[in-house]
Amino acid sequence: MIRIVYLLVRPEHMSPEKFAEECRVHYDMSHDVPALYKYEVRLVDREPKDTHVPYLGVGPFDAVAECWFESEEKYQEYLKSSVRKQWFEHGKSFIGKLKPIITRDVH
Ligand SMILES: C[C@]1(CC(=O)O)C=CC(=O)O1
Repeated sequence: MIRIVYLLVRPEHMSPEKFAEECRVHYDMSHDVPALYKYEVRLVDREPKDTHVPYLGVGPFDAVAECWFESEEKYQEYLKSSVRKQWFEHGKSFIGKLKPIITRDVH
């Protein structure tokens, strides 16, 4: 499984409430995106700094999202999809900054 994690920052001009509303819209739209096995988006509730190892001072972030793809072929199908391109256009309307992190399984 290919999983891409995203750190999202809302646009400076957008309220947290509006950002949350757009995240819900984005999640609903994700169900129509071909070859996207699963999509999740979660709002950041808080970012504690009292870590037991040295703290990584990045952010703040407003949401964390993740996409799952069953294979590289499915990921390529997703990238080619016009529905996915429309979905990304909605993303442009409510995501101020984005950091994608492509992950792989430990095992
Ligand atoms: C997968 C994607 C696509 C986009 O930028 O709208 C990236 C982050 C997110 O929440 O959705």
